[in-house]
Amino acid sequence: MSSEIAIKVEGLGKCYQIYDNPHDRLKQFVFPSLRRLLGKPPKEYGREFLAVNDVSFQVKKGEAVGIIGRNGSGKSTLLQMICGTLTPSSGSIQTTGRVAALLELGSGFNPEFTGRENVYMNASILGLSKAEIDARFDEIVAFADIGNFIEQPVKTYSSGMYVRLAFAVIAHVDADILVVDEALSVGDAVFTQKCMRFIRGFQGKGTLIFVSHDIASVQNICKSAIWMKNGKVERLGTAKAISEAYLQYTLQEIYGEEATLTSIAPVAIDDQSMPDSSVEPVIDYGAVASVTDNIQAAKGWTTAQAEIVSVVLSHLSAGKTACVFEGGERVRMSIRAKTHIALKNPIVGFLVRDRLGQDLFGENTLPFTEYTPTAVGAGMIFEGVFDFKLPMLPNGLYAVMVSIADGDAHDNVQHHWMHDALIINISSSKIRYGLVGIPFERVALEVINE
Ligand SMILES: Nc1ncnc2c1ncn2[C@@H]1O[C@H](COP(=O)(O)OP(=O)(O)OP(=O)(O)O)[C@@H](O)[C@H]1O
Repeated sequence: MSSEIAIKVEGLGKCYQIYDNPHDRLKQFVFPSLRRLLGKPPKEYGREFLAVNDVSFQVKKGEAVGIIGRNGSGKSTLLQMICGTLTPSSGSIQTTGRVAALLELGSGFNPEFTGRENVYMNASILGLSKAEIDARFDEIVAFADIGNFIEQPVKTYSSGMYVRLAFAVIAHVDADILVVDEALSVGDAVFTQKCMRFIRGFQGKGTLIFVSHDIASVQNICKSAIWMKNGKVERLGTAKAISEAYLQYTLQEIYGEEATLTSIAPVAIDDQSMPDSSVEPVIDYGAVASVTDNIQAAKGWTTAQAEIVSVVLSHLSAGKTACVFEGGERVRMSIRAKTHIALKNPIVGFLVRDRLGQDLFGENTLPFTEYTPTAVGAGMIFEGVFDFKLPMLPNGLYAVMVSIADGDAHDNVQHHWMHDALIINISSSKIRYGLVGIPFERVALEVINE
């Protein structure tokens, strides 16, 4: 394996024997020996089920890869094989360095042992000597922040406390590869922030496999992603592209019976075409935002029952150049759509996303029309209008996602969804902190006499 590669998975499979009822399981346990004694040929009472089926991929050192997929798609099984806690039925896995994993609740710790005993047991399984664990124990306990519970058996822990301790251990074992499953979601906000800070720090040094149902987190943390479906790799690519494809798939699953979603137009912008905003020099105070209409090339999907026909960002103050903005000024987003069927309660919305696909800001008309729906007949044009102050954004490329739907907050059908109807290109921005800048009215350093 090349020295650049941290994980290499080839033709990996995990096959389980499953039974239609408990009796068959019992028969499978008892009868084979009986049949052997009686000289009869063996008989199978269950059937084989491939939880992971012929999976191959490579992860480069230092890369962060997200794994997404629906319940039962094989994500945890795959992770357990990568971590070595489950033996593959076929294929191979090669990893370089120390692999530490935060897998689903219940794995890893012995429930009868105290937190302290589990820390020692776990860290030594991960390769730390007793002296190394002694030296790090206080830091681990401080990170977990579970107080005196460290001396209690972990079976008395809440799920949040369990994960705090498990994460504290893997954060202190100098892992080269970190595998983090959905488990983080049970931690409270303070702890999740702590873990995310650790993960971001780790990213520069080690390789990360991150499994989550939260697409935004995957896009936020990972550069690339793997979409698992029915035990197989459905797609792999950039986190942004995979998240969008997965989102379309899940929406199709939700609306499947009501609408056939059709993909529209090829990819318009990709990560390669998006400059890394963090390396752009900050030249002066004022940002220049140029907006490009990307409707013809936008990707997304449609039921073909209603379609977006135009998306325009315009100035509300006179005398400004049509498609150049600075941030902070009053603007209007107008999204016009045409129906091919009657819509009872059309909803128009937009969302501005950065190059990593992170949602920055947006709005939809539902909160304003929910109690006074405006029905639109077939063949008519309607428009969503949003007046607001344009936030100030750091340098980089942004995509404006627009959508039209029909229904209410609980029951609605998405009719047309465009990931990148407008592309906003920001240059020479002074904004350096955070995802979205705000127009500060005053910044000063003052000496206060006591
Ligand atoms: N020990 C087992 N015996 C039989 N089938 C199993 C076993 N463990 C897992 N499976 C099956 O393998 C499939 C994949 O399970 P896995 O837990 O890997 O999915 P997952 O993608 O992690 O799901 P989730 O998002 O719900 O955690 C499921 O259909 C599950 O029922």
